[in-house]
Amino acid sequence: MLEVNIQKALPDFLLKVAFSFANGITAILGPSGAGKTTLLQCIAGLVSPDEGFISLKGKVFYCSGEGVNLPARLRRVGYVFQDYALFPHMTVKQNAMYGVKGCKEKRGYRLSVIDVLEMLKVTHLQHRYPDELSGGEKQRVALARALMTEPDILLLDEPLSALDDYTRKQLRRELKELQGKWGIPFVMVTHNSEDVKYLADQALYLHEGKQYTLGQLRSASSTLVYLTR
Ligand SMILES: Nc1ncnc2c1ncn2[C@@H]1O[C@H](COP(=O)(O)OP(=O)(O)OP(=O)(O)O)[C@@H](O)[C@H]1O
Repeated sequence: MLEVNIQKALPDFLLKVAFSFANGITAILGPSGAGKTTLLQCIAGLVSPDEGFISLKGKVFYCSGEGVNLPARLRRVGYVFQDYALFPHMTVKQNAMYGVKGCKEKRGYRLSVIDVLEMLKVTHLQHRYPDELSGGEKQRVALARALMTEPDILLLDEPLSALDDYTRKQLRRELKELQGKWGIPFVMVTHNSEDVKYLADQALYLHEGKQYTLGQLRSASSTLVYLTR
């Protein structure tokens, strides 16, 4: 269970959200500049809220009342950035291994990089560099890097936005399967109503920092299309 109840002043408005999500895939929707990325960054520990509370499965990430602000590296949060943020001078395998280096023994990681690359169908690309990959392949490598750290939650910032329609549909299916296999919550920012209809178990709509809950999405597709346009 992810619990978030935070406030953060942004230049033009106050981001103020309070929700709790069980397992499954949660979509965060809303127009450009609504505060979606900032919300993900607060969960990941890359940005601090001004006040409030964030916890995952009872582990407190942030609590202004008690002065807790767990550093990002201790939160076990996987983050797939909007532009994938792969390291250009590292191969696919080195990119995938990046988050694991140095702390594998200490934190008892069990995953083999080859298994993860295999699962994401990029083993044959392991010696290539990011500029030798297609958009869909980069996305898979970014996912592999996030999963290699064995996160307790995966945050995805518009993971499918740079992809053509065919690849988008394929990766959408794979993300759904991956979430089922992995069994950790995924929180995904998207602008695409098809992504939401197909992938999301629940959704949160943000507009100028305020939240609107859409409830069960599959029965509300017309509202959803309206909201995401
Ligand atoms: N580092 C920053 N410094 C100052 N203002 C920022 C910073 N990052 C974001 N903002 C502002 O905070 C607001 C929310 O930004 P955020 O990136 O969270 O929106 P978003 O909903 O993810 O947008 P998009 O869909 O375009 O990615 C925007 O008005 C943005 O200009």
